[in-house]
Order: sequence, then structure tokens, then C-alpha cells
Amino acid sequence: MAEAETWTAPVSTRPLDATVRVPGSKSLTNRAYVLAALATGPTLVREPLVSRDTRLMLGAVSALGGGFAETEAGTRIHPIEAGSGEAVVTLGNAGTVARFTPALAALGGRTVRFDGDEAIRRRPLAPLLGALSALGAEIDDDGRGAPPFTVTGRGGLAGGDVELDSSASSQFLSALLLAGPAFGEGVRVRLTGTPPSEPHIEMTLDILRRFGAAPERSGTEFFVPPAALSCPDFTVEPDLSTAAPFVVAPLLTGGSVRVEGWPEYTTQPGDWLRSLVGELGAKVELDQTGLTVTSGGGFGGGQFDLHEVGELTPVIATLLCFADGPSVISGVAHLRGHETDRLAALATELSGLGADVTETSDGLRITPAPMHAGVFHTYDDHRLVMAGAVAGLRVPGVQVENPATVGKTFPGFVDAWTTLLEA
Ligand SMILES: O=C(O)C1=C[C@@H](OP(=O)(O)O)[C@@H](O)[C@H](O)C1
Ligand SMILES: C=C(OP(=O)(O)O)C(=O)O
Repeated sequence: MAEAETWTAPVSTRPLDATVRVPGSKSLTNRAYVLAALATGPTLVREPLVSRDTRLMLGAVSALGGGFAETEAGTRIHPIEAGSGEAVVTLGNAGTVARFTPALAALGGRTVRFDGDEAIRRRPLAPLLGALSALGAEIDDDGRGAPPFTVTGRGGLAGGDVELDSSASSQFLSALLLAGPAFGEGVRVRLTGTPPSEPHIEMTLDILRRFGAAPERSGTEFFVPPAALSCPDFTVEPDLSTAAPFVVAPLLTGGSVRVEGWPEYTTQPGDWLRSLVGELGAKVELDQTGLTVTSGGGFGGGQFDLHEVGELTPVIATLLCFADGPSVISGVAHLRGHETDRLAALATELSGLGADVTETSDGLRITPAPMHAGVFHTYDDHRLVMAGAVAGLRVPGVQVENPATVGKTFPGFVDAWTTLLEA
């Protein structure tokens, strides 16, 4: 087999003084596409992310009987029509597509086959398929609880009460809540485990309200009544998790980075980066036009519970390899079911560059040590490409394997990173 292409991540030679604009939020774009597919009329989604995961979501909307047109103003989504016959939904390795679209198939009239990359077949899904079946969906997964599986749409779902263990992924809960307004009786979900990624759950409730639904929450119980959804015009915020490598960069290089368009109010987990880099000594300024992070010199390690912001772990773990002392990251056992086993991947790759990084039961123990050149394997995980780039800021000769896999959420990442260092 041919060696995958590698990219030698650029080293920073002087303090940064740069401004970046990151693309739209994956989580908001794909939620908007799902709700638009269930809406009563067309939705214009402005400033959407255009990447592998969002193209897969558009493909799913089309396969399920909706339509889309990419225009200069944004993506116009036409709602799903029930239809009949057979269809195929391609999942790639997109958690949002795998978790959010089976309910849409159950609401329609097609027999829909779902499958994707090898990796998505290993990611958790069974609790969601179980809950959808309990709500009346007809799902044939040969008992695997994973792709490939088939959903036979019967033109609607009664909905009602269901118990859900969403501890392996918050996306199970989001999937039921997003489809809830289209169920005959809505949906009432009682959680039996604690989900990670709390901000993503708030994001789901927030965008449902933007589309005219009236979700209710009381602790671990959620109710979404039936509603006619409509939001003719929706603008996607920049992706603050994609912004993570840019936000932490000044802590490693000195100088400052400005991220344009950082929202003053948001449900995105990446907003927590402001308090993280502030705690690590950086100066953080947020105004109506963006966020500026300015280095405060070196920084110490510490204890970081990332349960609510798990998708930031690859970049934060890499940053902490350059701290003045050891760190422990906890609360992220569920990362073993992300694009790859991220705890194993980070321990292997950061240790491969010389740091002392070991897995714990629910995170990583990081002891900084002198780092050296080497190949940084990325396991088809976009956030591992970003982690390799961050390591490369300080370590000459970090060869990031298969950089194109970052196209899951940011196809222009390598160019943007190169421009950052040339500014
Ligand atoms: O709902 C979403 O858009 C997401 C929820 C989180 O999933 P998990 O709760 O499975 O970590 C996050 O990691 C993922 O990148 C996006
Ligand atoms: C976990 C992630 O993605 P997905 O939407 O595929 O779950 C991620 O982007 O870090």
C-alpha cells in the first residue's frame, strides 16, 4: 500500500500577529439542515460549513426526499416529501449524520439503507436505534446496533415516552429532540445515564426554539411537543471548536491571534476556550467583531475535566505537552468512541514525539518532556491533524499523516494554518 501523504507542520519562528476567519459550525450547519428538512417551507442557511460532514448531511436530505440548492447567499433547503421506494444514506464518519438522520427516514415513506466508513460501524449507536424502535420505528440492524442497517419508513411516528442512555454520546439525545416536533405526540425523553457535551444539548434546544418548537427540560427529562417548524433564514456561527488550534497558538508562539466573528452569545462548547486560555495566563478580549488572544508567557499544567467539551481534547492535550508542569485530563472516556479511539491515538502520537502521555480510565495523564521530529499519525481524524499542527508550532519536523482528512470539518485548514504563520 502506498504511504499516505504527509504534511510537515510549520514551526513558528516569531511571535504571531494574525487574524483568522474559521468556517461555519459543523454542529449548527447539520442541525439547521435537519430541522429545515422537517420544516413547512424552504430555509436559507447562510454561511454554512462546506465540508465532508455537511455534504454528507445534504446527501442524506436529498436521499430522504428533500432538496437543496447552493446559492451565493447560502444553502437553500427544501423540506422532505414522504415518497416511497428505496434510498441509501451514506454516513461517512459523521456522527451527526449517523445519529440525526435515521429518525427522518422513519418519518418518511422510503426503505432506507444506512452505511458509511469502517470507522462509523464501530461508533456507538445501539441506544439510539433502541429508543427509535421503542417509539415505533421499523429498524433492521441484524441485532448489531450499528451500520449497516435499514429503516423502513411508514409515513410517520407516533412518538411518546422513551428512556435513553445517552452516556456514550450526547448526539443520541439530540437526535430524538430534533425529530420530536414531527412525531404525532412529540417526544418525552427520560435519561438513564449522564450525557457528555452538555453545550451541544443546549445547542439542540436553542435551535429548536429558533425553528418555532417549544422544547422543555427539567433536569434529566426532556419534552418536545409537536410543532410546525419554520425558520426561513438561519445564519451559522463560525465553528469555535475548529478555532481551537488558532486560539491556543499564541500560548506556544507568543504574540496574538484574532478570530473574526466570534459570537458574543453562543451555545458552542468552543466558547469555553476563552476561560481556558485566560486561566493559562493569556489576555483574552472579546468585542462585537471577534476574539483576540495574546500570550502571557509560559503556562502551568493542571487538572481539566473536559466531559462537557470533549471534542476540544486533541488540541488541549497537545497544548498541555508544552506546559511548565504535568496535567491530567478527565471526564472523556467517551472519546474512545469518536472518529477513532482518541485517547489511544493521542497517547501514542504525543508520546511518539517525546512527551510522556498515558491513558487513564477516563482521560490522559500528560508529563511534558523534550519533543522531537516524527510522523504524527492521524487515524482519519480531522482533530488529530489539528493536534499535529499545534505540536509542530514548537517541534521542527512533525510530519502530519494524511492532512486531507481534516476536510471532515475544515477543508482549508492547511492553507489557513500556513497563512497564520506567514502573517
Ligand atoms: O451534537 C453535536 O453536534 C456534537 C456532539 C458531540 O458529540 P459527543 O457527545 O458524541 O461527544 C461532539 O463531540 C461532536 O463533535 C458534535
Ligand atoms: C466527535 C466529532 O465528530 P462527530 O460529529 O462525527 O461525532 C468531532 O468533530 O470531534
